Formats: sequence, structure tokens, C-alpha cells
Amino acid sequence: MPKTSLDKSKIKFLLLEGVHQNSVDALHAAGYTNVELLPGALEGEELLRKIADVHFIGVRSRTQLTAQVLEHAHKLVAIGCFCIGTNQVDLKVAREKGIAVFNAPYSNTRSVAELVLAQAILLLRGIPEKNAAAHRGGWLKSATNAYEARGKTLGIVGYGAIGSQLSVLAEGLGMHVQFHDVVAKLPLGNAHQAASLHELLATSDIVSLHVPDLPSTKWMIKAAEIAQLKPGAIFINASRGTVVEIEPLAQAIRDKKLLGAAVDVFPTEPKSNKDEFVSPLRGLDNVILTPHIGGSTMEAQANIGVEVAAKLIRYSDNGTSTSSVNFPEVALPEHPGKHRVLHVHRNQPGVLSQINRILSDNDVNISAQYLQTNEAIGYVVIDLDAKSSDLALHKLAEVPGTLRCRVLF
Ligand SMILES: NC(=O)C1=CN([C@@H]2O[C@H](COP(=O)(O)OP(=O)(O)OC[C@H]3O[C@@H](n4cnc5c(N)ncnc54)[C@H](O)[C@@H]3O)[C@@H](O)[C@H]2O)C=CC1
Ligand SMILES: O=C(O)CCC(=O)C(=O)O
Repeated sequence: MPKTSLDKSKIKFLLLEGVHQNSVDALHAAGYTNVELLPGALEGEELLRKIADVHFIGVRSRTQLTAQVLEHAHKLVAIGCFCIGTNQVDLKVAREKGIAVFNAPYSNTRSVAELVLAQAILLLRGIPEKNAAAHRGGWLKSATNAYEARGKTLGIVGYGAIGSQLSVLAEGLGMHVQFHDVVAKLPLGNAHQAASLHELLATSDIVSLHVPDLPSTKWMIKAAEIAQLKPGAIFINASRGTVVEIEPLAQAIRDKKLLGAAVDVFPTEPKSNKDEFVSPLRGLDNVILTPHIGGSTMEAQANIGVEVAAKLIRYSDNGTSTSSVNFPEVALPEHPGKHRVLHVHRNQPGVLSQINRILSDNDVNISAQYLQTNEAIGYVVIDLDAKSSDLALHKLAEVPGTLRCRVLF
């Protein structure tokens, strides 16, 4: 069972996929000097070797932190996803191991919404096709199948942070907005909730997907749903590649059922910029293909760097787990003059009483205690006198059900 009580300079951070330099600067400024930043993702043996040795890891969407990888993460305290999606991490296994996962739920929202709106306008005008023809020496000067955005109906599937931001931007252009969500959502502006996904697909000029990668969204758009789209509709997916079956989409483009499509995310994405991108959508001029860059702007990456680094620093410095995506959320005050023991355990009966019995049997003077649980784990934080923390760390680490135990000075 891992237990840690470390000097800041010994706490190792590994940041992958070229996360913004300002995250490194923030960690340094907070006293964490042991930070390695790599430009790409890691996989295979190299990932297993590296993750075994670090206390914190930062990833974007490429590095897959699967159950098998997390098996090797003996020292890992927390994971920072420098993005919105957390589907690249096995959240359940991370939680069962007492590893907190943080992300940046809002920092690239605007970038995705702007890209989707731009794609919708370009596709309404047939620009991708005209542009491709011009590059080959063609000249497609024509108004046929070229439309204004004003007055068109945009159907948004998933009315969360990105979907609702897109809704506001689209209404600013004079578009009508309808949305479908599994949760009742406050419609912004004049947007309205469609009666069903089916109704949205059948009545929208442009359909844009903004749902997370969940078992319930896997292949939610298949041949049957694509068949429901209006003839001449535009289809956009900047959510996750597992949401849409690509072959029926490609077929609908080839059949000219759809006016065009924009796809930023794919069932299989190249692991690096050196690998070949393979897709049935390649070669279709009225499809905008982008390499999963919906959130890749300088502004978004800078904001994400600051946001996620701040969450990791706060969790490391004082144990606050607020906004973790898999962990009981505890907002903690400072602990001047006291040491703080952080104990993560399986949520099973008797753990807290054992902890308190050990502290009482050893005459430990507790100045504050915080507890939060979720269905799988409990997170208890105990502020105590400096002289007792070493003893508490070692004794509490032996309590059955303990997943992680560390002490902060
Ligand atoms: N292409 C890119 O670079 C980026 C892609 N993304 C993707 O976009 C997704 C959405 O991001 P946010 O808007 O920030 O997430 P969010 O969590 O704020 O919103 C997602 C919405 O989808 C809804 N939803 C869930 N299941 C649904 C279903 N079966 N049918 C209809 N609605 C459903 C939820 O209730 C929620 O309102 C992320 O999970 C991520 O996968 C996010 C950022 C960048
Ligand atoms: O920046 C990335 O690598 C992924 C962006 C993304 O898809 C997300 O934020 O969920």
C-alpha cells in the first residue's frame, strides 16, 4: 500500500503531449521543481516505465491511461487531463486506486464552438469543395447549393458547455437553434428543446454533436440516424470519434444525401503527427477533416495549462479535491502550524472508526477532521500536531481498505 510523505522537490510530475509551458511555470512557482515535459504522447513499455516513477501525470487526449497502465502507477497521486474529455483515463480504476483525476471543463469550450460555427458557414457555401477544386486548377463559380447561415436551423445534440455556447453564437448570426439532451436544460436565447433526437435529426439544416464519450453515446449516430437527416443537411462531429459510425456517414456524402460534413474526431486517430491518418472520409471534397484540434488554440491551451496545474498544485499542497471528476470533493482550509494526513480508502464500514481509534489510542491531538465519500471510496483529512504525523501516517496506512495515505507538512 503506497504511503508518502515527501519533500516538494522529490515529488515528480510528468507532463505529456506538449501541454502549455505555463503549467510547468506554475508548478515551478509553487515549489515543484521536478517536472518533465514531453512533446508527445507515450504508450507501451515506455509509458509503463515512466508512470511507475511519478506522483503526478498530465495528459491530453492521446495518452491512454487504461486499467493495465494504472496497475503500474504505484506512486501516482493524481492525474491531470489538460482537456475536457476524460475518456482516455479509466476513471473507475483510478478511483479504486485512490488516484484523483482533474480536468479543465471550460477552458477550450469557446474554441470548439467557434470552430464548429466556422465549419457550418463554410459548408453552407460549399467552400471546402470549391477550395479543393481551385487548388487543382478548377473554378466552381456558382450559387447552386450555397446558402446563408441566417434563418437556417441548427440542431445541437448535447446542450452542455460547448453546445450551449454554440447556441448563443449561432443565434447571433440569425440561426434558429434546437437541441436534444438527456438532461432538461435551460434553453438560452430563443433556442428550444426538440421533442426527440429523431425530431432534431429530421428537422435541422445543420446537426452538430457535443456529447461526451459514454457507453450510452457509443455509436449513437449510425446508418439509421444518418438516414433520418434532412436531404441536403450538414453534419458536424467535434465530440468523440466513438459517437458516429463513419462508413454510413461517408456513404451519405458519396450519395449526395448530405451537403457536407465536418469531422474533427475519429474512431481511430493517429498516435502522432508522423502517423498516417486513415479514414473512409478521405478524398471527399465536401468533408472538412481536422486532426482533433477543436480545442487547440493558443488561448485554450494557455488557459488549460493554468487551470489544471492549479488543481494539481492545490491537491498536492493542501489536499483539496474540489472539481475532481472521480473523487469525493473536499474543499480544505490552510493548515498553519499543523500537519495534515490525507487518507483515501475503500468506502467500507468501519474504516473511519478504526482511524479514530488508532488516533485516540496513540494520544494524537486532532485539530480538524474532514470526510467525504462517494459510492466507492472515502477521503478523510486529519489535521494534527506535527509530532504525531509520522506515527499517524504509518499506522493509518495499515488500516484495512486503505488505498493511499500521505502527509502534508
Ligand atoms: N474536438 C475537441 O477538440 C474537443 C472535444 N470535446 C468533446 O466535447 C464533449 C462535450 O463537451 P462539453 O460541452 O464541455 O461537455 P458537457 O458535459 O458540458 O456537455 C455534454 C452534454 O451532453 C449531454 N448528453 C450526455 N449524453 C447524451 C445523450 N446520449 N444524448 C444527448 N445529450 C447527451 C449531457 O447531458 C450534457 O449536457 C466532451 O466530452 C469532449 O468529448 C471537448 C473539447 C474539445
Ligand atoms: O487537446 C486535446 O488533445 C483534446 C481536446 C479534447 O478533445 C477535449 O478537451 O476533450
